[in-house]
Amino acid sequence: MSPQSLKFIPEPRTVAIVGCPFSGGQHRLGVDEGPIHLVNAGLGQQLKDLGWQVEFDGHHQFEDISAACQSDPPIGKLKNPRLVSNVTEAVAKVVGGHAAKGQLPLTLGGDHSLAMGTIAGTLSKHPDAVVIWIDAHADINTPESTDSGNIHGMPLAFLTSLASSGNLGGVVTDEVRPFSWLDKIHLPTSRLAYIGLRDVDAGEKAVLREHNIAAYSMHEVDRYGIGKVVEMALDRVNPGRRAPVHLSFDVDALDPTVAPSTGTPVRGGLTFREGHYICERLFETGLVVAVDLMEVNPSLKDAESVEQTVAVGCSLVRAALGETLL
Ligand SMILES: NC(=[NH2+])NCCC[C@H](N)C(=O)O
Ligand SMILES: [Mn+2]
Ligand SMILES: [Mn+2]
Repeated sequence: MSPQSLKFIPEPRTVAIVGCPFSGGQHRLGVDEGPIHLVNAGLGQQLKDLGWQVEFDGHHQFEDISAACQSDPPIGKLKNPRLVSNVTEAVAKVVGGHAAKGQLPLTLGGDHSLAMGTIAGTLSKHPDAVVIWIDAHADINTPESTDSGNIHGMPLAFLTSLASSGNLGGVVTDEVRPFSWLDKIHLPTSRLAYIGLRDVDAGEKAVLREHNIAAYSMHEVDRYGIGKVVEMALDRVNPGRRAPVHLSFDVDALDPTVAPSTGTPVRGGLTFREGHYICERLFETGLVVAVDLMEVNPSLKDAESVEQTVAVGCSLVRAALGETLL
């Protein structure tokens, strides 16, 4: 079932692990430890065992950016706007740099605001890429619609230009407006598909409907089965199966019994196999150009839950990079 070759990744295939210990897009401490646990669990070696060349130059700590953003008062409802903007801009450069070299960037979060960086990086090399977003949440709140002010609930609004630096919902006197670097990035809503949704805010539901976004909630997973749902999602955003695919996987898409250690768990999620099936099938298309694994928080729940969540994170990544059952 493995493709002979990956359409956009030259041989010898190289995966670049981009560790992003970052938690500024939400309020719970600890999600910044996610990438460290995933790497310490042996993810790099596991990917070598699958035949990948693995490049890993340490975790990106963003120390200078944090130092420069000591004072980061909210803008409108947005929390840590300067920090999140500057970190995601840096991530975009790192991910884009790996993609430019023909490598497959694997970004380990950290919170899901990081996807502004990873997807912008992917689009710099593959302007026609589509995004498959696996999540309990839609993460498409705008600065107006957000209740929490947490930017990890908004990355797709900025990426799709529903939000921009000109409408952050507050007066901005900064020399450089936060998120202005993203104003030139545009992911059309027609190139975004969701699987696993079950906790979508009212404003987000309106956006999904208004823009006719390919959104498959747990209801559709129950109704059609995961095999059908993945094909339906691909048919919507990648009908000819020719466009590069960026997979952004929020571990909270999985049921909390499967992945307990995450900041915003929602019951009724994907089973272990459903999550893995999505990854396996996307790899099988040969079209994957980038993978994100986000929101693993090793400071939540007991040691056994943490170990379980980290192990499931590693195994999702292996599935997305070609591990097969037979
Ligand atoms: N990446 C995530 N886990 N996002 C959760 C977002 C939750 C909620 N919709 C919010 O805007 O705050
Ligand atoms: Mn989520
Ligand atoms: Mn998310």
